[in-house]
Amino acid sequence: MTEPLLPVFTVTLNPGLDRTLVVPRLQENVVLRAVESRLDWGGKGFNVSRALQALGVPSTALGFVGGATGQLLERGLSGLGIATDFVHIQGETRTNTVIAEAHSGRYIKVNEAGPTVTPAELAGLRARLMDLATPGSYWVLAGSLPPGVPSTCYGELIAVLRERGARPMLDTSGEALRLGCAAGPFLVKPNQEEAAELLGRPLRTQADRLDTVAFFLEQGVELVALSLGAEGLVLGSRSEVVQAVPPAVTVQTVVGVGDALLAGILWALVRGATLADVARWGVAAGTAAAQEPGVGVGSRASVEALYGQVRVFTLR
Ligand SMILES: Nc1ncnc2c1ncn2[C@@H]1O[C@H](COP(=O)(O)OP(=O)(O)O)[C@@H](O)[C@H]1O
Ligand SMILES: O=P(O)(O)OC[C@H]1O[C@](O)(COP(=O)(O)O)[C@@H](O)[C@@H]1O
Repeated sequence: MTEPLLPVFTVTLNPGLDRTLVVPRLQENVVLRAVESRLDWGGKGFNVSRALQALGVPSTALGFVGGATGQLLERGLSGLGIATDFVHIQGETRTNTVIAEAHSGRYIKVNEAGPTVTPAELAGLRARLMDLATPGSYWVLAGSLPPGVPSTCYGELIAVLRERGARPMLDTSGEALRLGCAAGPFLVKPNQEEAAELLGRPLRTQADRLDTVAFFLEQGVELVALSLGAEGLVLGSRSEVVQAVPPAVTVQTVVGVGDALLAGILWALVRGATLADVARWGVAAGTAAAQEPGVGVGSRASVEALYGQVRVFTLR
């Protein structure tokens, strides 16, 4: 498989150090002793960059980093061979914590709000985007917005990227997702809860999932990736909607698997795969990550091994 011809950028406005502590049993009101602990260089866009790197696809990670935690993230990503082009901010980058129970898949996750970003720092990031966006380049805009960044931000960045002929891919939630979608990103990746919140109703049936795809397509989105956890992915364009379903696997943690899914989708897209194959590679990458501890990403070998076990069928 070849390197992508078009550059890939990931933008993480609210990155964080992901600390995972594994305990024998989750309990309240007692001191829990960790039997394992690990750090991952996290935030959704950075996770996509790490998963792409594992697949052999270079990307440049953009975002805000600050303080000692920001330095750790920057060094950590560089150590993995990932190019970075950060805006350095006054505030301290956050740390998000997962306390995971060994062998059960149960966990507690607490995400900090993140540092406040000033208008000047935000303008610095927008300027980087304007410099780097080239026609056809892929841009992953992912995660929550830190304090100080308005919910209109993704929509504005998507408009800037679209004007330059780039392909923005959006993975966020709530108001930021609603306003971002209205700007017509190339791709959007909600999970079921995020989509249900936006549509204002639960997604129970396949018809609900097809309605969800239609809802996003109507806003000018070209590809809708509705992720369904263990049920895989519904991937839809104007001409076709498919579902890809993973095999049953032993799951370690599901934190970050949506980001690995997005990396798999991107990997297949840059290589010109069909919609069904894009869905298949995406699910293979997401499921490979689910088998890893912490916010880990699957190796290329594990993604390729799973690819053959993903079932794909046409919904429309
Ligand atoms: N229990 C699971 N078993 C196998 N694969 C899973 C499981 N949960 C998630 N995945 C994989 O990760 C992908 C993304 O999962 P999902 O939970 O929908 O994303 P998000 O992390 O964005 O909420 C799925 O499409 C699938 O490939
Ligand atoms: O499970 P997902 O949605 O793929 O993302 C996991 C990543 O998102 C985070 O939970 C942060 O999420 P937010 O940006 O939405 O606060 C990180 O801790 C983790 O790296």
